[in-house]
Amino acid sequence: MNTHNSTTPRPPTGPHPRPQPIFELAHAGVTFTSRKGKDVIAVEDMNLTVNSEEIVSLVGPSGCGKSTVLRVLAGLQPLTSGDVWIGGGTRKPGFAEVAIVFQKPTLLPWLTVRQNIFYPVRALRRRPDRTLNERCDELLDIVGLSEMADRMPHELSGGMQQRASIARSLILDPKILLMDEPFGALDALTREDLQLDLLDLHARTRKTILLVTHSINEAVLLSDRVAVMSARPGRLQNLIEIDIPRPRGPDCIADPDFQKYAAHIRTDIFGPRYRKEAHA
Ligand SMILES: Nc1ncnc2c1ncn2[C@@H]1O[C@H](COP(=O)(O)OP(=O)(O)OP(=O)(O)O)[C@@H](O)[C@H]1O
Repeated sequence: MNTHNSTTPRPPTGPHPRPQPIFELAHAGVTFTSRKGKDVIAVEDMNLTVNSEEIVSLVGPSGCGKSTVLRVLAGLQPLTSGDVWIGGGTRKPGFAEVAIVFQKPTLLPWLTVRQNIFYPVRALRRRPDRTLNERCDELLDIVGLSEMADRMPHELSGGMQQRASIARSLILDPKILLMDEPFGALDALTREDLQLDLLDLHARTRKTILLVTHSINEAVLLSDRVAVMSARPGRLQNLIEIDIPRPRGPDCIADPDFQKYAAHIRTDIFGPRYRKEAHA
């Protein structure tokens, strides 16, 4: 039984209460027109509601529209049909509410780590006041880069650069963090390390995270729910609730439930071919 009420502070880890929707795609569609004038339907009739503080992963075959969905939520790509709601109201996507992290770190090479993290503040011509300075220090601590704050990007490993990018995405305190295959360019060990860091970051900040990934294990390890998209034109094929208690760690992968969820998602993506091969 849930014994927490509205006046009881929530523990930093543990099961999530059922929270409020923070964004929603309703019958969302994106059609691109190629240079030859041909229509490419990237996303069609996509429906997805994500709740505050959730981690939801988007998985599906290459080209099914995962990045397009992220770009719509970031305000970088308009819908050609349907609607998107952010922040529980009818506001359109905007930078104050969402931040995006890409596969490549994209740090500015002439700025230190701290200056890079502050870059969105400067770009918006906001004064770096005490709150922002404290947030910057806290973010450096969360991503484990306090000692590297005054280093230049070329002095950092790939994993450290991506950690700095994640800290930069949070400096303006967005409600939603969109991550497009954020660990895809890293070696396997660094990737595992950053997955655990993301779990820790989420436990400390409670940001809503929508993550595009090609790794089914990564999706199961990190997510509250995994949204499986169908092949192009992409639409929601299945939404799987990952009922594995938090805090989660590397040991989760050996859990029979973890394997069951991963097999379920794999079958959703690969269909009969996977089932045949799995039982061969
Ligand atoms: N600007 C564009 N103009 C034309 N077609 C586009 C454009 N952007 C994406 N597409 C097409 O839309 C479809 C969806 O692309 P998207 O990058 O969203 O897929 P994805 O699922 O993220 O792919 P991947 O897993 O390979 O990264 C693809 O067929 C792609 O070629």
